[in-house]
Amino acid sequence: MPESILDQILKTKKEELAHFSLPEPMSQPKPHYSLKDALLRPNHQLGLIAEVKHASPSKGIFRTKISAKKTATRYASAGADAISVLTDRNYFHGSINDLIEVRQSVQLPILRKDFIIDERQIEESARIGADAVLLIAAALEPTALHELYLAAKARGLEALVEVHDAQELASLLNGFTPEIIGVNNRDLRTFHTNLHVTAALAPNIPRNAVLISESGVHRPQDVQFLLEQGTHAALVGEALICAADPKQKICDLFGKGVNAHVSRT
Ligand SMILES: O=P(O)(O)OC[C@@H](O)[C@@H](O)c1c[nH]c2ccccc12
Repeated sequence: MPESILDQILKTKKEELAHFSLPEPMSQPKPHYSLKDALLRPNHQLGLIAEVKHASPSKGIFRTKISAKKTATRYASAGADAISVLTDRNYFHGSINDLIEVRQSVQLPILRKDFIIDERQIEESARIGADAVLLIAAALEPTALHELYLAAKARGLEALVEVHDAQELASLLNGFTPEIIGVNNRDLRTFHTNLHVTAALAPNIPRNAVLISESGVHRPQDVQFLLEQGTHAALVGEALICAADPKQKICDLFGKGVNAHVSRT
Protein backbone atom coordinates (compact mmCIF):
# COMPACT_ATOMS: atom_id res chain seq x y z
CA MET A 1 0.00 0.00 0.00
CA PRO A 2 1.34 3.50 -0.79
CA GLU A 3 2.21 5.65 2.19
CA SER A 4 -0.91 7.50 3.39
CA ILE A 5 -0.93 11.05 4.68
CA LEU A 6 -1.46 9.63 8.16
CA ASP A 7 1.70 7.53 7.79
CA GLN A 8 3.61 10.64 6.68
CA ILE A 9 2.28 12.69 9.59
CA LEU A 10 3.26 9.97 12.06
CA LYS A 11 6.73 9.75 10.58
CA THR A 12 7.20 13.51 10.95
CA LYS A 13 5.89 13.32 14.53
CA LYS A 14 8.51 10.73 15.42
CA GLU A 15 11.20 12.98 13.96
CA GLU A 16 9.90 15.95 15.97
CA LEU A 17 9.95 13.84 19.11
CA ALA A 18 13.62 13.11 18.60
CA HIS A 19 14.33 16.82 19.32
CA PHE A 20 11.65 17.38 21.87
CA SER A 21 11.91 19.58 24.91
CA LEU A 22 9.18 20.21 27.43
CA PRO A 23 7.91 23.75 27.97
CA GLU A 24 7.95 25.20 31.48
CA PRO A 25 4.73 24.51 33.40
CA MET A 26 2.28 27.42 33.64
CA SER A 27 3.17 29.78 36.44
CA GLN A 28 -0.41 29.90 37.77
CA PRO A 29 -2.44 26.72 38.22
CA LYS A 30 -5.54 26.89 36.05
CA PRO A 31 -9.10 25.98 37.01
CA HIS A 32 -10.28 22.54 35.99
CA TYR A 33 -12.59 22.54 32.96
CA SER A 34 -14.16 19.19 32.10
CA LEU A 35 -14.83 18.52 28.43
CA LYS A 36 -17.21 15.72 29.26
CA ASP A 37 -19.26 17.83 31.66
CA ALA A 38 -19.35 20.76 29.25
CA LEU A 39 -20.84 18.55 26.56
CA LEU A 40 -23.41 16.93 28.85
CA ARG A 41 -24.95 20.12 30.15
CA PRO A 42 -28.66 19.73 30.87
CA ASN A 43 -31.10 21.28 28.37
CA HIS A 44 -28.47 21.02 25.82
CA GLN A 45 -29.16 20.04 22.30
CA LEU A 46 -26.09 19.27 20.25
CA GLY A 47 -22.92 20.39 22.03
CA LEU A 48 -20.25 22.24 20.07
CA ILE A 49 -16.51 21.88 20.13
CA ALA A 50 -15.32 24.70 17.88
CA GLU A 51 -11.93 24.21 16.31
CA VAL A 52 -9.08 26.64 15.69
CA LYS A 53 -7.32 25.35 12.59
CA HIS A 54 -5.22 27.28 10.10
CA ALA A 55 -4.82 24.71 7.37
CA SER A 56 -5.21 21.04 6.62
CA PRO A 57 -3.35 18.63 4.35
CA SER A 58 -6.48 18.15 2.23
CA LYS A 59 -7.59 21.77 1.88
CA GLY A 60 -4.40 23.81 2.31
CA ILE A 61 -4.57 27.16 4.11
CA PHE A 62 -8.12 28.19 5.05
CA ARG A 63 -7.42 31.86 5.66
CA THR A 64 -4.29 33.88 5.94
CA LYS A 65 -3.32 35.03 9.41
CA ILE A 66 -5.88 33.62 11.72
CA SER A 67 -5.50 34.85 15.27
CA ALA A 68 -6.06 31.83 17.49
CA LYS A 69 -6.97 34.10 20.36
CA LYS A 70 -9.55 36.17 18.45
CA THR A 71 -11.05 33.12 16.82
CA ALA A 72 -11.47 31.27 20.10
CA THR A 73 -12.88 34.35 21.83
CA ARG A 74 -15.49 34.66 19.07
CA TYR A 75 -16.40 31.00 19.38
CA ALA A 76 -16.78 31.36 23.13
CA SER A 77 -19.00 34.41 22.84
CA ALA A 78 -21.17 32.57 20.31
CA GLY A 79 -21.81 29.82 22.88
CA ALA A 80 -19.30 27.09 21.97
CA ASP A 81 -19.05 24.52 24.78
CA ALA A 82 -15.38 23.79 24.25
CA ILE A 83 -12.51 24.79 21.97
CA SER A 84 -10.27 22.47 19.99
CA VAL A 85 -6.85 23.77 19.00
CA LEU A 86 -4.86 22.01 16.31
CA THR A 87 -1.26 22.30 17.43
CA ASP A 88 0.45 20.28 14.69
CA ARG A 89 2.83 22.58 12.82
CA ASN A 90 3.90 20.74 9.71
CA TYR A 91 0.58 19.70 8.28
CA PHE A 92 -1.91 22.02 10.00
CA HIS A 93 0.20 25.19 10.57
CA GLY A 94 -0.69 25.25 14.26
CA SER A 95 1.53 25.51 17.34
CA ILE A 96 1.47 25.04 21.06
CA ASN A 97 1.56 28.83 21.28
CA ASP A 98 -1.91 28.92 19.75
CA LEU A 99 -3.15 26.78 22.61
CA ILE A 100 -1.35 28.89 25.21
CA GLU A 101 -3.00 32.04 23.75
CA VAL A 102 -6.41 30.40 23.71
CA ARG A 103 -5.96 29.25 27.30
CA GLN A 104 -5.37 32.85 28.30
CA SER A 105 -8.48 34.05 26.53
CA VAL A 106 -11.33 31.60 27.20
CA GLN A 107 -12.79 29.89 30.24
CA LEU A 108 -13.83 26.76 28.45
CA PRO A 109 -12.39 23.26 28.20
CA ILE A 110 -9.65 23.08 25.58
CA LEU A 111 -8.97 19.98 23.55
CA ARG A 112 -5.44 19.68 22.24
CA LYS A 113 -5.63 18.28 18.74
CA ASP A 114 -2.41 16.69 17.63
CA PHE A 115 -0.98 13.31 16.79
CA ILE A 116 -0.11 12.03 20.23
CA ILE A 117 2.10 8.97 20.22
CA ASP A 118 4.31 9.54 23.27
CA GLU A 119 3.73 10.26 26.96
CA ARG A 120 5.90 13.36 26.76
CA GLN A 121 3.23 14.96 24.60
CA ILE A 122 0.72 14.32 27.38
CA GLU A 123 2.93 16.13 29.87
CA GLU A 124 3.39 18.94 27.35
CA SER A 125 -0.38 19.22 26.87
CA ALA A 126 -0.92 19.55 30.62
CA ARG A 127 1.84 22.17 30.90
CA ILE A 128 0.41 24.39 28.17
CA GLY A 129 -3.04 24.34 29.76
CA ALA A 130 -5.03 21.80 27.75
CA ASP A 131 -7.90 20.01 29.50
CA ALA A 132 -8.16 17.11 27.10
CA VAL A 133 -6.10 15.42 24.43
CA LEU A 134 -6.99 13.60 21.25
CA LEU A 135 -5.93 9.97 20.87
CA ILE A 136 -6.41 8.54 17.39
CA ALA A 137 -7.07 4.80 17.12
CA ALA A 138 -5.78 4.73 13.54
CA ALA A 139 -2.44 6.08 14.75
CA LEU A 140 -1.84 3.79 17.73
CA GLU A 141 -1.71 0.12 18.62
CA PRO A 142 -4.51 -0.71 21.09
CA THR A 143 -2.13 -1.22 24.03
CA ALA A 144 -0.26 2.02 23.31
CA LEU A 145 -3.58 3.84 23.06
CA HIS A 146 -4.72 2.47 26.41
CA GLU A 147 -1.42 3.40 28.05
CA LEU A 148 -1.64 6.96 26.73
CA TYR A 149 -5.25 7.15 27.88
CA LEU A 150 -4.24 6.13 31.41
CA ALA A 151 -1.28 8.52 31.34
CA ALA A 152 -3.60 11.37 30.37
CA LYS A 153 -6.03 10.52 33.17
CA ALA A 154 -3.18 10.26 35.66
CA ARG A 155 -2.03 13.74 34.63
CA GLY A 156 -5.56 15.12 35.14
CA LEU A 157 -6.44 15.29 31.45
CA GLU A 158 -9.45 13.84 29.72
CA ALA A 159 -8.99 12.02 26.43
CA LEU A 160 -11.16 11.98 23.36
CA VAL A 161 -10.53 8.67 21.65
CA GLU A 162 -11.13 8.89 17.92
CA VAL A 163 -12.27 6.02 15.70
CA HIS A 164 -13.29 5.96 12.08
CA ASP A 165 -14.63 2.48 11.37
CA ALA A 166 -16.30 -0.53 12.97
CA GLN A 167 -13.06 -2.44 13.26
CA GLU A 168 -11.27 0.35 15.13
CA LEU A 169 -14.27 0.72 17.43
CA ALA A 170 -14.50 -3.02 18.14
CA SER A 171 -10.81 -3.30 18.90
CA LEU A 172 -10.99 -0.23 21.15
CA LEU A 173 -13.96 -1.55 23.12
CA ASN A 174 -12.30 -4.91 23.42
CA GLY A 175 -9.70 -3.22 25.62
CA PHE A 176 -11.62 -0.52 27.50
CA THR A 177 -14.47 1.99 27.20
CA PRO A 178 -13.24 5.57 27.03
CA GLU A 179 -15.49 8.20 28.58
CA ILE A 180 -15.43 10.28 25.41
CA ILE A 181 -15.48 8.69 21.97
CA GLY A 182 -15.12 10.69 18.77
CA VAL A 183 -16.19 9.31 15.44
CA ASN A 184 -14.23 11.01 12.71
CA ASN A 185 -16.38 11.29 9.62
CA ARG A 186 -13.20 11.93 7.67
CA ASP A 187 -10.98 9.02 6.73
CA LEU A 188 -7.49 10.27 7.60
CA ARG A 189 -6.05 8.09 4.85
CA THR A 190 -8.22 9.24 1.94
CA PHE A 191 -9.85 12.46 3.33
CA HIS A 192 -13.20 11.18 2.21
CA THR A 193 -15.79 12.68 4.60
CA ASN A 194 -19.29 11.35 5.18
CA LEU A 195 -21.61 11.89 8.16
CA HIS A 196 -23.03 8.42 7.67
CA VAL A 197 -19.86 7.16 9.33
CA THR A 198 -21.32 8.46 12.60
CA ALA A 199 -24.71 6.95 11.82
CA ALA A 200 -23.12 3.56 11.20
CA LEU A 201 -21.06 3.49 14.40
CA ALA A 202 -23.41 5.24 16.85
CA PRO A 203 -25.46 2.11 17.69
CA ASN A 204 -22.26 0.36 18.85
CA ILE A 205 -21.03 3.16 21.08
CA PRO A 206 -21.68 2.32 24.76
CA ARG A 207 -24.43 4.51 26.16
CA ASN A 208 -22.31 5.69 29.05
CA ALA A 209 -19.75 7.24 26.68
CA VAL A 210 -20.06 10.77 25.34
CA LEU A 211 -20.30 10.58 21.55
CA ILE A 212 -18.75 13.31 19.46
CA SER A 213 -19.13 13.43 15.71
CA GLU A 214 -16.08 15.01 14.10
CA SER A 215 -15.58 16.67 10.70
CA GLY A 216 -17.73 17.58 7.76
CA VAL A 217 -20.46 19.50 9.62
CA HIS A 218 -21.48 22.44 7.43
CA ARG A 219 -25.26 22.83 7.38
CA PRO A 220 -28.11 22.92 9.90
CA GLN A 221 -29.37 19.65 8.37
CA ASP A 222 -26.05 18.07 9.35
CA VAL A 223 -26.60 19.08 12.97
CA GLN A 224 -30.13 17.72 12.84
CA PHE A 225 -28.90 14.47 11.31
CA LEU A 226 -26.31 14.01 14.06
CA LEU A 227 -28.88 14.67 16.77
CA GLU A 228 -31.02 11.94 15.28
CA GLN A 229 -28.12 9.53 15.66
CA GLY A 230 -27.93 10.22 19.39
CA THR A 231 -24.73 12.24 19.11
CA HIS A 232 -23.92 14.47 22.08
CA ALA A 233 -21.70 16.99 20.33
CA ALA A 234 -20.09 17.93 17.05
CA LEU A 235 -16.53 19.01 16.42
CA VAL A 236 -16.57 21.71 13.77
CA GLY A 237 -13.55 23.33 12.15
CA GLU A 238 -13.66 24.36 8.52
CA ALA A 239 -17.26 25.58 8.44
CA LEU A 240 -16.52 28.06 11.23
CA ILE A 241 -13.03 29.05 10.13
CA CYS A 242 -14.25 29.82 6.61
CA ALA A 243 -17.42 31.63 7.67
CA ALA A 244 -17.38 35.39 7.16
CA ASP A 245 -19.17 35.68 10.51
CA PRO A 246 -18.44 32.65 12.71
CA LYS A 247 -20.86 33.79 15.39
CA GLN A 248 -23.70 33.90 12.88
CA LYS A 249 -22.61 30.52 11.50
CA ILE A 250 -22.76 28.98 14.98
CA CYS A 251 -26.21 30.44 15.41
CA ASP A 252 -27.33 29.13 12.01
CA LEU A 253 -25.98 25.67 12.75
CA PHE A 254 -26.87 25.25 16.40
CA GLY A 255 -29.62 27.79 16.89
CA LYS A 256 -33.32 27.54 16.27
CA GLY A 257 -35.04 24.80 14.35
CA VAL A 258 -33.09 21.92 15.80
CA ASN A 259 -35.10 19.24 17.56
CA ALA A 260 -34.23 17.66 20.87
CA HIS A 261 -31.71 14.95 21.40
CA VAL A 262 -32.70 11.42 20.39
CA SER A 263 -31.10 8.80 22.58
CA ARG A 264 -29.18 5.89 21.14
CA THR A 265 -30.77 2.47 21.40
O1 LIG B 1 -12.81 21.01 9.59
P1 LIG B 1 -13.85 19.98 9.86
O2 LIG B 1 -14.22 19.16 8.67
O3 LIG B 1 -15.06 20.56 10.54
O4 LIG B 1 -13.18 18.94 10.91
C1 LIG B 1 -12.80 19.31 12.23
C2 LIG B 1 -12.08 18.15 12.93
O5 LIG B 1 -12.99 17.10 13.10
C3 LIG B 1 -10.85 17.69 12.17
O6 LIG B 1 -9.96 18.75 12.16
C4 LIG B 1 -10.17 16.46 12.77
C5 LIG B 1 -10.78 15.40 13.36
N1 LIG B 1 -9.88 14.47 13.75
C6 LIG B 1 -8.65 14.90 13.42
C7 LIG B 1 -7.41 14.32 13.63
C8 LIG B 1 -6.31 15.01 13.23
C9 LIG B 1 -6.41 16.24 12.59
C10 LIG B 1 -7.64 16.84 12.37
C11 LIG B 1 -8.78 16.17 12.79
